[in-house]
Amino acid sequence: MSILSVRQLDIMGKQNHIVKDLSLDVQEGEWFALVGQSGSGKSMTAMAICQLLAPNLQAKGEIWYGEKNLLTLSSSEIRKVRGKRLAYIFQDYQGSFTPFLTIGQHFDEYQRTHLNLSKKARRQQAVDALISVGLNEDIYGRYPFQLSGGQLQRVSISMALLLEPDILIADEPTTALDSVSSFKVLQLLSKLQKETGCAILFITHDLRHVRKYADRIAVMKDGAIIETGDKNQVLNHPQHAYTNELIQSSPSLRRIPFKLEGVSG
Ligand SMILES: Nc1ncnc2c1ncn2[C@@H]1O[C@H](COP(=O)(O)OP(=O)(O)OP(=O)(O)O)[C@@H](O)[C@H]1O
Repeated sequence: MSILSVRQLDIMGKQNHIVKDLSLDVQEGEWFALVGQSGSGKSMTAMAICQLLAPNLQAKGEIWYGEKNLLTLSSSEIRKVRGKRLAYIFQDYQGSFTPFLTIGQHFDEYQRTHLNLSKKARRQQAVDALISVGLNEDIYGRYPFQLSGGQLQRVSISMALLLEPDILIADEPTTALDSVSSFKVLQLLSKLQKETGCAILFITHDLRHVRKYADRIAVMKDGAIIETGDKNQVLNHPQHAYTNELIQSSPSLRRIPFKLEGVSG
């Protein structure tokens, strides 16, 4: 069953038509990859779904989440959906953290917005979430600048999954990480997805990740989806010359350190 349906989405700036007549469906519990070169409109699609587009951009079309067309919700209604049922993590995880607040304070702010829990219960829930992504309890009291990129991105994931969303939008979550940290973050996402059953809309230009984790793929070029289907179908039998080009230009799969285990560190 479809959990998110985007129908005929157009995103326009004053001078440019960024996303053109885009339709896609994310099924319950699946890992759906949106791939394409830099500038093809992947992030703007994610931003439109989360209703976080810059004010100079306008989105038209329909974005159905259950019975709700997200594009028609008021900002207070969308805030209720965003974060709770529909969570997101972005490549710029540094920008998601306020430098003078501890990780615990970030959790607390988030929990107080969405949950009605005592202070003690909030702390326990946050610590459990940190432990679930392979981090230690002491991270709770630390400031963002005291953590590595991989640790911070894992904190983002633990916060995004805290409220057990139905869908997680992950926009190039490993772009700013080294290859070992990327590998661990993706392994973690895959593990948590299996545990929680949430769907993932995964945005990337790295086909190696797609080959390993995705169920289905949509390929974007110049703001439009040019090909979509089952991962193996698209990667092994691309119908579009551009998809073939993307596959040919992708680094070898052998470069992923498959043998690494665990998510700690
Ligand atoms: N606020 C804005 N106003 C006008 N155009 C914008 C704005 N933000 C982004 N764009 C343009 O939208 C296009 C698509 O950008 P987008 O970030 O979605 O690409 P992308 O496929 O996610 O690329 P990348 O993989 O590099 O993140 C780009 O040409 C970009 O310059």
